Amino acid sequence: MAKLVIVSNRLPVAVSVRGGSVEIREAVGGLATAIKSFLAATESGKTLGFDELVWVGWSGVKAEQETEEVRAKLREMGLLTVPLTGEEFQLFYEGFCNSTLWPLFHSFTVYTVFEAKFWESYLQVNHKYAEAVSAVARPGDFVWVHDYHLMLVPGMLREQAPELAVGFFLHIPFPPAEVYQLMPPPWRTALLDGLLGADLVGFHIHEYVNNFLRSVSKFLGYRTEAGMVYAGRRKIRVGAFPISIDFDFFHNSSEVPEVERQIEELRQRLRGLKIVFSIDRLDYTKGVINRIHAWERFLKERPGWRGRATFILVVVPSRTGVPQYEAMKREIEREVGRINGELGEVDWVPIVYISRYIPTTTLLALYNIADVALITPLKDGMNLVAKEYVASRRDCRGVLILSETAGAAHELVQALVVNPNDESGIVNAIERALSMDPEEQCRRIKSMQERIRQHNVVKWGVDFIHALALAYNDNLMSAATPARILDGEAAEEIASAFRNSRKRLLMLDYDGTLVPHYPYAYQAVPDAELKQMLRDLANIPNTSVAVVSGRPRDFLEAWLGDLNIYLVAEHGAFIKEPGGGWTQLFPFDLSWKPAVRKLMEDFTALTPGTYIEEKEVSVAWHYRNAEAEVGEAAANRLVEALSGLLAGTPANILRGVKVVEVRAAGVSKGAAAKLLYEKLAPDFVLIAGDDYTDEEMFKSVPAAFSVKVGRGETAAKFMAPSYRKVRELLRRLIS
Ligand SMILES: O=P(O)(O)OC[C@H]1O[C@H](O[C@H]2O[C@H](CO)[C@@H](O)[C@H](O)[C@H]2O)[C@H](O)[C@@H](O)[C@@H]1O
Ligand SMILES: O=c1ccn([C@@H]2O[C@H](COP(=O)(O)OP(=O)(O)O)[C@@H](O)[C@H]2O)c(=O)[nH]1
Ligand SMILES: [Mg+2]
Repeated sequence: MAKLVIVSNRLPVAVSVRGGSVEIREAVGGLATAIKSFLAATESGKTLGFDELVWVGWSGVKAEQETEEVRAKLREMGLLTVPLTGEEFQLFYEGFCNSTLWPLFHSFTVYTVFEAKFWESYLQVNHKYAEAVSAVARPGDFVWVHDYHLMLVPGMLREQAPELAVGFFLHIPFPPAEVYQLMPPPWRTALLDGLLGADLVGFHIHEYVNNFLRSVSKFLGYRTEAGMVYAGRRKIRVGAFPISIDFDFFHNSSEVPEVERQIEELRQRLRGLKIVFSIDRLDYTKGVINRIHAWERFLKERPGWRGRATFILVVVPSRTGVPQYEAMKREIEREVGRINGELGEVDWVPIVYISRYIPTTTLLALYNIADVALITPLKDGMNLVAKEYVASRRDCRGVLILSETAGAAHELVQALVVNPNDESGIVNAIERALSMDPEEQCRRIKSMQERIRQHNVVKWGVDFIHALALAYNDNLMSAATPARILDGEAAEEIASAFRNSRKRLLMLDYDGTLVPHYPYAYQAVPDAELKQMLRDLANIPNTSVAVVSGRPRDFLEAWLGDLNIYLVAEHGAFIKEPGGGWTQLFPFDLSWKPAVRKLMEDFTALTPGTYIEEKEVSVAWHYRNAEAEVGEAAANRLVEALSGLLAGTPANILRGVKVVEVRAAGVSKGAAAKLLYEKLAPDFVLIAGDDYTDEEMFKSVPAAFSVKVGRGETAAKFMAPSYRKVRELLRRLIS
């Protein structure tokens, strides 16, 4: 049985120590709320097969105040604390977390502070967390690390305890690569490497997934495709898991007696006033000032609503030690005061401002009576308040106004979606919301409720854990079945199978496999020894030899055309039978070629030592002769530019060893290998190759003896250090 270890900066409780007495209450913020609901619904992970749960995190008080009494109380609740000293609180929490990562990841670049001592502390605290986890986790346990505070933890765990299943979920946006780029290079690569220590990395929405994948390929140069990062021998899955809420809890809230009582009381006290409502942690990302100004403009432009509607603005204090938060609090107070002073009446205030934590029952009552929820963050990872408001409306009333820049807007599409900077757009939305007829309100609320009911917080957690199990098993398997070194013993095994078979097929890649890589492709011509060897192999009875290459057919024809072997050109686009002529295996659409060539020409002009090789169904850009780092960086940029250029066209981008190639869609060495295999029906198959495209061959004939030349992740059964070992093996087959 396995344990589930949740790791987050903040535990689901907020501890406060006042004059010796310890108070423990629920923590505010989406992360704690969501994980708590998930754990409650799965009986602390039991229904998912975990027999124990540990939650590792910070108690919210400084280490100096975290007495044994506090720790013991929390331990009873299954909470393991990681103490933060006063200095760490400043440099790690207020510093790197909330003055560097938080603003940058929300694209508030001008608020972002880059301080070496913040970074040092971040490293140190992440170590503390990793140590705390290592102390409780055993091989096979599942560790789920949360949020931007702990991005280095997965990497550290991978080093300390490689046999753990590690998942990471980011609760805030991942910014576009151009924004992420503002981070000093050593930090930005360390953070990405840290995340890639996980088996699975999750985000709220696809936009953040794509941003992340772009950064990974841009700054680390790893191959990324279809929600997967290939980092050496490991594969990291990356996906969207939109966080959610305990739908039933909110949907049933109006029937809880205490909530019912408060609803009644509020209704009486508000005497038929229309209520516009919002609640947020105090945070510049939440767009509170914009919202206040939009409300002011609404009241000024639509004076008929004065005295008939009021705005209940709840702002819960948060991160008060960070300067921007302090400044923002003062600004809100000033603006609310000014507007109430300017527009208020003896019996009506434009804005009811509450600046403190409000108990859950009061929050639920407010959700239930608010005619409009006005949720206008400038940027928000998800925003659970929006989902909670919608779910609460059992009466099928209420209108949600929601920023398009909140993650929640990707799901709550029946909200009145606004841009938080478009003041007049918000004014119109408020007017429309306040006047919306009950049928339309109900129609919109209903479909949003359906979405949240199905995609509730339990689904979020269960989907994540299931995806983590898959990702973990994948990596376990590739670690358990690593390719064997092609040593003497392995070579003899292959040779003996060769001798004992009746019909044999050898499919051999050319460059890097039969000959070394040369600075220029045209230099890699076959030597006399190689030609003799291929001839000898083809002369063995019942033995077919195929050279399966990315080379164009005229090259293969010129240098190998006289041999009695199969030739496959351009990664499987053309095939030639021994002694026969060439046939094309697919029809090709090559309309993308001129644009690709033009783009590659630009890159060639900018990157000394690179050159273009144009073939019939593909164009290749070689950077083998460029300075290593410059070449890789240029290749990353080229791949990025090509991805944009080729979206939706019938062409694929291939990132090979020191080459970026674009070829017509559908062409693959794998398809060609399969064709030969099925046509000849051999009982012995040997496949050798050195590049990504050769992996397609290895996979397409699982029964084959497959040999990968060089290092790196592979589906092949054997690994050889260089083309020389392949030749050695072939000589052994001949003798
Ligand atoms: O721990 P604090 O510094 O007091 O801040 C509270 C939490 O704020 C952030 O919440 C995010 O998570 C929500 C749920 O996934 C999401 O809806 C919201 O958009 C995010 O801002 C932060 O990510 C948490 O780590 C904090 O605990
Ligand atoms: O006084 C309050 C204010 C907020 N919340 C909860 O805090 C969470 C806020 O999450 P959200 O994702 O909207 O924003 P975050 O603060 O995480 O950025 C929601 O579940 C709210 O119900 C609460 O319980 N009491
Ligand atoms: Mg090759």
